[in-house]
Amino acid sequence: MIRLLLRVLGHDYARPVRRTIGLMTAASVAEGLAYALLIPVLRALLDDRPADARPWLAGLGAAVAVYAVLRYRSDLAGFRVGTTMLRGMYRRLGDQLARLPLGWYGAGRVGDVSILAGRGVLQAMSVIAHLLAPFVSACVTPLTIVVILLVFHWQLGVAALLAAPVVAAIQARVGRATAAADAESAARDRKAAQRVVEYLQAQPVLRAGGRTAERFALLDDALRDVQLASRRSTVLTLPGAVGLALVVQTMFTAVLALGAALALGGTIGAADVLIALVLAARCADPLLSLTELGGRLRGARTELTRLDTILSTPPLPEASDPIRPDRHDLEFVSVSFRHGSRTVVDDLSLAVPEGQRLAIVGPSGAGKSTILQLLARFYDVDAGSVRVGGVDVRAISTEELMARIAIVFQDVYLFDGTIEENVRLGRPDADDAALRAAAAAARLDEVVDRLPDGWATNVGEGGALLSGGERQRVSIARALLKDAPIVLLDEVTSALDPVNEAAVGEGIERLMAGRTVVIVAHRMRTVRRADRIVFADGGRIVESGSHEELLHHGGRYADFWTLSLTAPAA
Ligand SMILES: Nc1ncnc2c1ncn2[C@@H]1O[C@H](COP(=O)(O)OP(=O)(O)OP(=O)(O)O)[C@@H](O)[C@H]1O
Repeated sequence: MIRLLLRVLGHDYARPVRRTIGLMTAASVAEGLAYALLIPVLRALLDDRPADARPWLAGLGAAVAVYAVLRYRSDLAGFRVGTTMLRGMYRRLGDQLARLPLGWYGAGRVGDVSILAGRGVLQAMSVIAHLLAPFVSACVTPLTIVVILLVFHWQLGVAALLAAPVVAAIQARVGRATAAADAESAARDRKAAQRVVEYLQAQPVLRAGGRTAERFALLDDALRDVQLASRRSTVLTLPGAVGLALVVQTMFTAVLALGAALALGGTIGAADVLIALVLAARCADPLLSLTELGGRLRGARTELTRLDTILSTPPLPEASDPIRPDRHDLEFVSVSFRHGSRTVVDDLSLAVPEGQRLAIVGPSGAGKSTILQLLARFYDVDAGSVRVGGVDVRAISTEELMARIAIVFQDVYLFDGTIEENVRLGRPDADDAALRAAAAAARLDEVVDRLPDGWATNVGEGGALLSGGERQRVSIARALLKDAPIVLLDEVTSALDPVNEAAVGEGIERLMAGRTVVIVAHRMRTVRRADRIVFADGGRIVESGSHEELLHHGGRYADFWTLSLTAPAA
């Protein structure tokens, strides 16, 4: 567990963690010692030798004082290390999320990671802040008491010690028996949390479609699953809890019976039996708490394992000796790419000369967006090569590649900040004149003028306070400000109102001017203006040429064109 914790946190934390565990162990030993010193104290008092009790009482007082100091320091250290780790953990997770290939952020991932980053990290970090001290105390304090009991009365000590392997075996068995149920319970928990997020986010769609009850039923099912899984997990821990209670009671009875027998045989006095019972009772409480602590530690372990999986996911390899391309023509050379076992791009070759526009059209699922993603190296190809300026994208540093490419996606994501902050993301050091020029070219200036706080208007989470067309304009302005030589565009499919439609179209035209462009095109006007058009299907290019050539050819593109003439957006 500690090894897993350190792997997740990074070995910078090894020293403070070990020191904290050392302090916790020392505090527990001191606690055990304090209890064990009751033996000579009580023995002297019950044997009517109060003077003999004095040095032991002083020792007891010292042990209690040492225990109090160590407990305070270990609790403080646990809390401090826990909170420092929490910050460190968020930083590590943040760094790793920034290095993971963009393709990693697939369906379900965002919800999953946000739940992990919230509840999961806290639960994992609670190990050191809250769980470890009681766990160490529950193990070490009884062991110390038993060891001292061994010194004073080896027979009673052996009787108590016999419980130790049985307690350890029960703990291990409960852990094994509940591992699958715990994992299932955690998975159901995550599923339910995702359903809650989905249910909340999808309210407008659900209400418009009159599907609120139906979707709530799904959420309800997920919550019932959580309940069932958690009940199953609890039921599976019951034999362990009962077994542990039995072992502890048996130990107690064995110590009592053995003590009585020894006292009757005259080996020890009645006072010693009483003392042994007091100590055995003191061992019982922490041992019994092991069941609950074990369950919580296992829960934290599940979250740590999930964190470890993310942290050990390799980012796309960076070239050790990166090359800077000095041109911006684009090329796919016999590229194949799979999502799992499914081939999405199949032995595809194409070239876009510098400064030209390539439009990709084709049916849904043809692999059009994937072609854009491979150009921006969201994923690495399985075969072949994607080249920018004749250089394989794998040989270009990610930073350099990203600096050369501006991407405008269909789904624009805006950060919860001002319009200005959102546009400046394109080039944070841009001066005001460049910002205004980009805004004017994207016709965002009209939007800014209309808004009450102008550039300082907050766009809300995900840009929710702006319309779809306005968000598009922000995203185009952002790309214009970036002023990258390559532009990758996934044209918006949803219909915009005529004003936004014209503004977005104009903005896109300006963005494309003089740059090397690959556009997944849906508006026939955009397609027509491309230097070359490829018609993709099944991850392959089935037709390629200019608009006129392809119409003349009378194939798939010609059909597509004819069909689009009836669509209003064409
Ligand atoms: N992360 C993913 N995991 C698995 N399959 C995926 C993933 N992303 C895309 N696919 C699949 O790859 C295929 C190509 O997807 P892509 O988005 O490139 O198609 P497209 O031509 O852009 O479609 P559309 O026009 O509908 O956006 C689709 O069948 C899609 O289901």
